[in-house]
Amino acid sequence: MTYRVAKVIVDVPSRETDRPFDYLIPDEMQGWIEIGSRVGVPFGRRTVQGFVLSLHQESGMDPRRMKPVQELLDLMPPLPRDLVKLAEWMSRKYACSMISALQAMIPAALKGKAERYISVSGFEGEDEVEPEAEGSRAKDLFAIPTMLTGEEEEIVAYVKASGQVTMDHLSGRYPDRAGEIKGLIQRGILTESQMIKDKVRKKTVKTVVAVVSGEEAEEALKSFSGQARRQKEVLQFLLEVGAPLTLQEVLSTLRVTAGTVSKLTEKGFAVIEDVEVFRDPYQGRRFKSSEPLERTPEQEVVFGKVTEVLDDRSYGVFLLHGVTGSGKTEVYLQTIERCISLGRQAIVLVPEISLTPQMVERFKGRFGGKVAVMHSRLSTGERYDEWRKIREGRVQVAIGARSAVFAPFADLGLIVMDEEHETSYKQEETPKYHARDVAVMRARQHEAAVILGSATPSLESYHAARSRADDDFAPLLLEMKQRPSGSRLPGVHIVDMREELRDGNRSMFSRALHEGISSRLEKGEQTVLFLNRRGYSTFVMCRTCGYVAGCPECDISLTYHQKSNNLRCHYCGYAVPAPSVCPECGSEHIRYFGTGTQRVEGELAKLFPGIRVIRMDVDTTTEKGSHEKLLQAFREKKGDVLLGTQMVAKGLDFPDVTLVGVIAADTALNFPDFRSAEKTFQLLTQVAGRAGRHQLPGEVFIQTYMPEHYSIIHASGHDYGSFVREELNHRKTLHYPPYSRLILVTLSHEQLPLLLRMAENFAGDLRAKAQRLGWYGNLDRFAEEALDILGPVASPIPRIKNRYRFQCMVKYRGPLDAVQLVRETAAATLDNLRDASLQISIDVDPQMLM
Ligand SMILES: Nc1ncnc2c1ncn2[C@@H]1O[C@H](COP(=O)(O)OP(=O)(O)OP(=O)(O)O)[C@@H](O)[C@H]1O
Ligand SMILES: [Zn+2]
Ligand SMILES: [Zn+2]
Repeated sequence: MTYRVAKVIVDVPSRETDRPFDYLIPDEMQGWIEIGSRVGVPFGRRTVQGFVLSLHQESGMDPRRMKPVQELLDLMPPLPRDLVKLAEWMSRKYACSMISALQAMIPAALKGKAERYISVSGFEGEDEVEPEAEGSRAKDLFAIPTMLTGEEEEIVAYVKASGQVTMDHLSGRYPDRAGEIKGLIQRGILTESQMIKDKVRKKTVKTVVAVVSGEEAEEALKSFSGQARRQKEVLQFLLEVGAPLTLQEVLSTLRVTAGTVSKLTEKGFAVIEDVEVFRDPYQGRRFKSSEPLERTPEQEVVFGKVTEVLDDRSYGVFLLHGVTGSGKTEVYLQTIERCISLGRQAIVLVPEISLTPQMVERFKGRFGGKVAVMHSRLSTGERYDEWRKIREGRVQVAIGARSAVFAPFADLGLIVMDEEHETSYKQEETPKYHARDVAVMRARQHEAAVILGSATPSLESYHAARSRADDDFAPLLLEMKQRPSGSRLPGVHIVDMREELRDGNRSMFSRALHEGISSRLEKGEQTVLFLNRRGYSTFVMCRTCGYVAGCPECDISLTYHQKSNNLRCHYCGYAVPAPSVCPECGSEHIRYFGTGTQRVEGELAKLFPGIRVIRMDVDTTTEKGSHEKLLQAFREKKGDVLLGTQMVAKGLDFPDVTLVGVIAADTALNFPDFRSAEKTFQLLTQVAGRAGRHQLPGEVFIQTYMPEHYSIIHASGHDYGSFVREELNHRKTLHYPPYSRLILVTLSHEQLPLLLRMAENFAGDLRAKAQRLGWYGNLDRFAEEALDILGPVASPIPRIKNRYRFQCMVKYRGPLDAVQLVRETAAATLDNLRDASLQISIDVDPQMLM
């Protein structure tokens, strides 16, 4: 079947271009171009990158008005068909453009940009001169070089010799001849064209191979004179090894120069070749290999259920609710092993890969070279190579954060999502997708299995599993309540900090926690101290007048950075040197309220002289690999205390940790977010799970000013069930998820009055539409289909980068397509105003209500 027309999604981010455009497929691309191919196409006066959405025999458009595809950028389409389909689904579900969905699926290295190239007209390199070009204008001109000045001639000769050069290169070589170059282009002697260029290329290394064999070798070696002793050594070495060696290896092993090797190649005894290699971020690292453990009875049940679906090649989602340390990871490893043995591939999603080095170690240890790691801290090139290993079928397992859910495996069998309740699975930028929903969708496409694992499942997943009868796609709940090590869950004590204060203890450590740390120091056991990052910002405040340093562009306080001693805005990047006197009242009593962790560290040093503290927070973990190093140091017992924020809560498994302290448990509870209680419960449960995981029993102290709060009480009792029951009741009364769904619409503009009017128009419009459809106001009436609109109100951060922000919250229930309704209404609002600076952002199922 020959296709003449390709529908292409172009990489031009605007509302008007969010649709496929038709292009002709040139003959030479027949058979090569596929759905998912990346192409360069002319668009207006530019060349842009695009993706082929579909192929057709004809188009509704007049073929004479259609332009041809200019370039095919890869031999193998970067996007398999299922991902192209998935992008269409994402664009509907999350109200995002097709191009943003497609871009989210490929590595940054493939986000090519057009580059301008110059060539001599009619010549595209020596051997590509077409006979038809004979007698063309360019040829004629060329035949009469006198028409060119000497300088022009030099430029033309250079371009001709190079075949093709980039505009940047040419102007760099002839910096003061812009006029001549432009003139040559205008007169048609030089041609300017645009081509897409990738940010990163495949990496190659220079490799040396001997090209003489057996008997020849003897002769060859004899032929070297005394002076060529080094060359002889190299050849001997190459013959001995009998396999290609990298040039680098040869040079460093024999301590010869590159000149020696190239003499050898000149004589024809060896050749140097560029060989394509994969950049390996874990090169040289050894991972302790591990064998599958004998499954506990609980693990056996879970394993059985999942492998049944795998063996059937059918679709199935499992919610694995297992207490901390119950052996969930071992279940992931064993089900993945089965998946691989069936010839299929698996994806492992973790909340933030740089925070989970232990997880990577366990997967590399079990599956070795079969694993690709999609790490946010890899270079663009390294990430591209890991991705290529997946696309080319060289690995069977991909492990990574959120975006690894798009790993382009051909026959996906299993997706594991560890800590499925984590909010980092939701992307906060466009496309604002949730990896959990994407995982489920991919599993449906591939008839694959999904395991959502957590000690504290999200209420959404848990509720869905409980109401499975209503929904075939809902997850099946599987539980693991025991720890295989036989160790008990640690005893948790709630410490009322108000009481401490009443008794005259003004320290940030309660007497009980103080006592606990002392005794661990004596026994040589370890302590983990946890501080909730939220609520402990590092702002600068004047103690005399109360002035707080804020960003002039955004309504938010600036954050102090110790290393650079300046104040920065986390939203727009604005930075100023930290003041030494108050800019308002001139007082010297202006000081920064250091990160919580720094303050705790200071206090520890005061209370326990000589204590060794390993601090893990944003300041100590900026460098690549720093997490691993800090954790390794703690494992080797080079520290008595591991002190940190959220980072220490995840996945750590140290045998000598017997005490966990939470400095202030309630800092997150006062946040204006309906998930505050849930997040607090999850965090406390996670942190508490770090203690006493092995032989030694563990103990946990939770310090709080709200000891009666149900999230704290139930976390201390390791009682997920009771917490969920109570929390679900609240959610039901207030119509919050999982009993309704949310869409957060944020409008922004520089002018406040205009913005306010537009926000009101938008909300009014939406309300009217919902009313006509009979949905509006039914939330309280328990109708099956209901929709409500709250707002507009000023956003919690009312101004960012000098743009004011207003938001509306849409709550809805039932099978109605609220996303489409909101999207249409937003489009109408934008069309009516015709003011390009009004922005409307739509966040479906928002996690952050800022
Ligand atoms: N079947 C088993 N037999 C013996 N030991 C096991 C078994 N399964 C797991 N373990 C061990 O129990 C400990 C906890 O297991 P694992 O890390 O898999 O639990 P987890 O539920 O993923 O933990 P968390 O999510 O709390 O970090 C590990 O040290 C692991 O080696
Ligand atoms: Zn002041
Ligand atoms: Zn700012």
